[in-house]
Amino acid sequence: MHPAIHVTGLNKSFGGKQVLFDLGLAVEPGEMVALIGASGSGKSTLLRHLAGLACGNRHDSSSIRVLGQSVQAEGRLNGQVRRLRAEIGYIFQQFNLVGRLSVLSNVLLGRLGRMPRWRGSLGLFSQEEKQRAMAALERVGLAEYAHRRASTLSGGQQQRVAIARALTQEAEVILADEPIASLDPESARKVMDILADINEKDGKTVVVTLHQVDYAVRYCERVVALKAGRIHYDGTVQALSGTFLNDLYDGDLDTGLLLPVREQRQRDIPLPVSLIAA
Ligand SMILES: Nc1ncnc2c1ncn2[C@@H]1O[C@H](COP(=O)(O)OP(=O)(O)OP(=O)(O)O)[C@@H](O)[C@H]1O
Repeated sequence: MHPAIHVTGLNKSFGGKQVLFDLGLAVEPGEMVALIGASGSGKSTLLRHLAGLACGNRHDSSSIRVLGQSVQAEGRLNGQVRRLRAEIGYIFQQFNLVGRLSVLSNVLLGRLGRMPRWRGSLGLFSQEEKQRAMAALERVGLAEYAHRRASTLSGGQQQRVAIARALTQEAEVILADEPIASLDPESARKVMDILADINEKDGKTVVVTLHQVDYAVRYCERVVALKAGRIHYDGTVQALSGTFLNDLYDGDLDTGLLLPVREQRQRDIPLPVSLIAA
């Protein structure tokens, strides 16, 4: 079986400043991986490359494949990337909903990559597509908001709508870029619970960038840590230590942000003792 995501030799420069260095990464189908690292370490840039939203440096021998298909090679996007993007759900920190449209319409937008453009542009969704969208809203606990304007929902609710959109899209791979960075702890927990549920029950591959190390620890068995554009660590969450994290964040990690141990964890991942806040 192909890895769900396979990156080799990825370099990226912006205006002469290199921000990703010879990155290699393989994520197996059904994994849930946290991408962590200090601000500016390259997490979002890497994620955007995986989705074919950005391209590596020209003429490098880089390759990014998702579900066995080429997203980009040698700094050039695959011409068929639109089709492949239908398999990739992308969750943005700022939700990326169309605020003036209803919640249901936003969720239905997830179908656009799987229907002829003319039908999508006319908003001609089938009954089955509407049912699928409602089922996704039910799953994220927002069915009763289906006919509300998206802009009237809270940030946490909007992020759950964005996840319902990815569910309706039937994406096999979900890339979530700081999905909880602007949410309060309760909303953040709900969003992470839903992502973990989709990973566990539906077997979807999830890669999630997180500022909050404690959420990475609690929800993901595998952590990939970037430091200054290089992979600094790739392994189990259990092997992370406070010393390592202090080094990763150059001493900027606020250990007070680690969740209290009494707070219920949703997944059965043993916490590294060194990361349990008193
Ligand atoms: N479009 C761009 N043009 C120029 N530089 C960019 C661009 N996008 C990212 N960078 C630079 O690339 C580096 C990595 O940025 P990136 O946003 O990927 O980091 P990050 O780890 O996601 O940070 P954060 O956690 O703050 O979101 C930074 O130095 C950033 O300034």
